[in-house]
Amino acid sequence: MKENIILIGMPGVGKSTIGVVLAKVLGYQFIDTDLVIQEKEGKLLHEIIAEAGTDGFLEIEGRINSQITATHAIIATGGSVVYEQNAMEHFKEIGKIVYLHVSYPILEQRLSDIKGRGVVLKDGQDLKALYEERTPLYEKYADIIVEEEHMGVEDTVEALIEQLKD
Ligand SMILES: Nc1ncnc2c1ncn2[C@@H]1O[C@H](COP(=O)(O)OP(=O)(O)OP(=O)(O)O)[C@@H](O)[C@H]1O
Ligand SMILES: O=C(O)C1=C[C@@H](O)[C@@H](O)[C@H](O)C1
Ligand SMILES: [Mg+2]
Repeated sequence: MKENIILIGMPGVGKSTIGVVLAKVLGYQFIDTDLVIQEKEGKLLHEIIAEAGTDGFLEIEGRINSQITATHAIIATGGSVVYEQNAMEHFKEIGKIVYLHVSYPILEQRLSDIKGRGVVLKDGQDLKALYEERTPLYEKYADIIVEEEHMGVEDTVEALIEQLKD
């Protein structure tokens, strides 16, 4: 049953911001899997990453995302969930996967405005390398790609809803 909409994309692309607005417009429930992880683990994301390491965090993220059950929900995921094949296969089964895309220069600007969140970077990896590594994974799992270049939140939500009708 494809009753849910799952938002994927780089950190700062707007999965949480767009997700909550979309949920209001469509009358759906809203789930932010980052918050589910924090609640289940009883720790902040950056504390989990610091304690468990990036591999440990990915294992926890993959397990918790694979167990999300919902109907008629907008599910905003964490940017690193695409490394977890089990979680992505689960999402494919329960919903339509929407990849929110912005170009690297815009993303870099966005992330400089929203500091203080954990990002899963390997040793020596910078944001550009992370962007290049993840882009093919987001494209691989996406049912729909929404291009939000130079758009505000409301216009992005409108474009997403239009693409859902196709
Ligand atoms: N078109 C747009 N769509 C979504 N967010 C936008 C847009 N333009 C600017 N923003 C801003 O970009 C930021 C997106 O942050 P948000 O927390 O929603 O990202 P996220 O994808 O959930 O990141 P994370 O993976 O870290 O949870 C917000 O500050 C939002 O106001
Ligand atoms: O893109 C990432 O690497 C992450 C994004 C956040 O949403 C969290 O899921 C976590 O901090 C990792
Ligand atoms: Mg988010």
